[in-house]
Amino acid sequence: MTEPQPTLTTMAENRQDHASATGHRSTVRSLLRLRPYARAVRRQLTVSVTAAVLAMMSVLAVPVVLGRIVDGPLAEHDLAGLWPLAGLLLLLGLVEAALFYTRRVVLARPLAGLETAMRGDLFAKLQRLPVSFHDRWGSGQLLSRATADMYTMRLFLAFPLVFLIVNSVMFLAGTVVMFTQDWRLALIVLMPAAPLFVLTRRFEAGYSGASRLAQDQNGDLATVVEESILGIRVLKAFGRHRSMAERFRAQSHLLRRTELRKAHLLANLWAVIVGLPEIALGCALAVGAYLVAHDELSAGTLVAFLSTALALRWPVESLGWLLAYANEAATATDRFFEVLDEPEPADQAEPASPDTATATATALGTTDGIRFTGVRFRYPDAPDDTPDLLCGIDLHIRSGETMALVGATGSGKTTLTALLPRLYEATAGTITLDGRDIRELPRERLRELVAVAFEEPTLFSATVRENVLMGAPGAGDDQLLAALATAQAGFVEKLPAGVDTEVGEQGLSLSGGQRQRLALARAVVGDPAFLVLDDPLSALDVHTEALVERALREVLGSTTALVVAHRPSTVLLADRVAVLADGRIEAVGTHQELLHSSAHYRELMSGEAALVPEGSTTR
Ligand SMILES: Nc1ncnc2c1ncn2[C@@H]1O[C@H](COP(=O)(O)OP(=O)(O)OP(=O)(O)O)[C@@H](O)[C@H]1O
Repeated sequence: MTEPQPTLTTMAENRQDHASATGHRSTVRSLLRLRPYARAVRRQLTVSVTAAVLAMMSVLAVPVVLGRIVDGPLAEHDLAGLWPLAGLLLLLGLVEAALFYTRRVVLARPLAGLETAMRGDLFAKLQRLPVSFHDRWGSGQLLSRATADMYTMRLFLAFPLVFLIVNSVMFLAGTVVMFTQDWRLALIVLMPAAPLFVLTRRFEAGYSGASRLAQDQNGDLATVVEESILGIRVLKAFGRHRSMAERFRAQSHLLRRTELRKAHLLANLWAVIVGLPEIALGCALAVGAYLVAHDELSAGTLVAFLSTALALRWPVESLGWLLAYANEAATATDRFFEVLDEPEPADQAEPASPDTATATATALGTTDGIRFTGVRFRYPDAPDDTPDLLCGIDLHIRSGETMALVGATGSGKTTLTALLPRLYEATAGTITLDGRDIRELPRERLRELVAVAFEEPTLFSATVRENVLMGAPGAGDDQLLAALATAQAGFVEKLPAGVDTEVGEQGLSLSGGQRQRLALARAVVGDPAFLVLDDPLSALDVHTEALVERALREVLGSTTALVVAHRPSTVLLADRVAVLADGRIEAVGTHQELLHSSAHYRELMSGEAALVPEGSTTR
């Protein structure tokens, strides 16, 4: 059977190209970045390493005692002299077991706490990063960083780190012991050290690339799984589950190929790491036997020497997986800090110019409404040869006024509304709320002032109450019920536990119109000073839409609102209408005025605009 050859070009491979172009990373330097976190468990790490070193000492003491037994009681047939030495061997075994237990138990709890702290930092960072960051990163990539990578880092601190230290100490101590026993045999046993050193350096270079690729591919695979679960209805409805399964298979095949490459590299290293010392040990045994036969070495010393050399097999053989694990952990650390190092947008920017500062200062406390002045915007990932999406928006929404925003599909209406709560930063120009530049307001305060209901209503796995009160955490039941009434969300009363009903993952158990009404209730519950509604009634039937409109009119009477509208019924909620075309506000006026003065507006309202290509205008 021929293996499928996936044609999928993954983000992981692209990133890998980038990684190799920027040079080989240092495992040690990457791991050292864990220092601030490891500092919290420094004491327990020290105890754990000390326990492991003492356990190792007791292991190395065994051959010495064995040598004594062979050269002493056994050679002299002195049974009485044997018992104390046998008792000492038993004691050494017990001490080793106790120290082994101490090493494990002392680290378990603090490391679990450390993992929780790291995951907490990552989550908090993800919350602070701007929407543009989340546009760029696949959710599976972030998910794998918060789960698999965290686990890898914790495990590294628990075992490989401890053993890298302990095994190095054990190797050095064992080498000293072997030299004291017989320097000639010690030199023979140590002969493979130089080739092993060169080989492990090479291995590290190859393995770190493969390990990075595998972890990134894991993230991409998580994205495919997540998308296919979230989009299961669409996939089933269009009978696309097979093609999704094919995508999953191709992605997991890529991961499998990378994992096999890692296993292959590790197997090669292992073969040499195990093989070379075995050959050296065989040589030492032959030379040792020759020396004993020629009375140049006692049999006891040879037994002690060989036992010491055998005790050192584990530290040497474990080198392969310790290096592999250190590499995985370094990759996980790189991936973790890639997110943590992402620059966060400054909370409060300086006023754009001294003039703005003065205007802001004098305008504080006024009721100027919302003002866009020369606002420009382009998405960071937009192709270079495309013009700005918004190229000089000038719009004034008076205090207490409701302004409808209309425009052809893709003209940038949603994007313009997203600038108000600073989900994206305008690339030029200023936006003011009651005369105050939004960049001067702390984001938290800005988002208290500006409430938003998106076209695609997102609900969280929580109760109706929790979902709605996200819009005003301190609000009480009266406000909750009033907001539900405004949004005509009477269906909530019929839910099994009323407002305390869990609405399931992303509110999937509710209909589109029901979700939209809860999202609307969330937007109005805090009685916000400024309201942004992105086509808030699109999923409602005509009857419910009329009821919501009537109730909304009351809410909109006391706030300054920008409402993205596609239908005349939504436009009629507004005092005035702004027409967005070619990245500018083409016309502003009442519905009636625009029907007379703007052919483009007439087309948009009559539905003819649907026939007009995106981005173009017909006047
Ligand atoms: N995150 C993004 N990154 C890059 N381009 C984007 C992003 N979001 C939207 N766009 C592009 O910006 C343009 C305007 O999108 P926007 O959603 O603002 O239009 P709209 O007027 O609200 O459309 P509609 O009426 O269909 O909702 C579209 O061409 C879209 O492809």
